[in-house]
Amino acid sequence: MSGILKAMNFAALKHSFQKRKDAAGTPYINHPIGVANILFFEGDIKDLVTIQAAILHDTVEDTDTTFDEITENFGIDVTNVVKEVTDDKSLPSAERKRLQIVNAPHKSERGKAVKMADKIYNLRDLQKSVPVGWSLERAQQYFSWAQKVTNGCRGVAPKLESILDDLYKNGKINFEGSEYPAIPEQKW
Ligand SMILES: Nc1nc2c(ncn2[C@@H]2O[C@H](COP(=O)(O)OP(=O)(O)O)[C@@H](OP(=O)(O)OP(=O)(O)O)[C@H]2O)c(=O)[nH]1
Ligand SMILES: [Mn+2]
Repeated sequence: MSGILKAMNFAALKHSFQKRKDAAGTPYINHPIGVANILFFEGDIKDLVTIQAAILHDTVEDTDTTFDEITENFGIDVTNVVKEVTDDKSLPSAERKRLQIVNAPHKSERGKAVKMADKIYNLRDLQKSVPVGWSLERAQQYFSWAQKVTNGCRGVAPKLESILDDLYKNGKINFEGSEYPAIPEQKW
């Protein structure tokens, strides 16, 4: 329990001044805590290293946190999982997205589980409201891309897989007051 509280406190301090991209400006820390919650309660994944890595998963990518700092505080196992789910922000966005698809199948079990829970959280967010400035098409493209990434994460967390499969099949995006399929049906 102390390891989880320590990770939550660390992530809360690091994400202090960040907000989500929704119109309400939800505190960013809701996301990493929610990802850990999905793993534990919906994925039945109770491994401490995985839960800590989930709580910390966006600290290096989105704040001034370094991998050394994560190692000093949480050890090398947690650091290795955080590394696996950290995009290189010096690369252009399209390249980062391509690499997520290519690299997903080569991640560890822990890395795959965190990736799946991260996508579940973001896809559910997209269903509720599209981030400020996003078109419907951009939101639908995020769903299609997420499907390609999580298809490479199969085999480690069956409960998370079925949640994702349901989101891809039945997900709906609420856009300007109307509902649209998250992944438009192919007509050919
Ligand atoms: N759906 C949604 N996403 C939001 C919101 N606020 C912040 N985000 C973050 O935005 C990222 C998705 O937006 P993109 O435009 O595709 O990503 P980018 O900023 O990294 O290029 C996710 O990052 P990530 O967690 O690092 O995941 P990913 O980019 O690896 O999927 C997600 O957590 C919000 O209100 N709704
Ligand atoms: Mn995330």
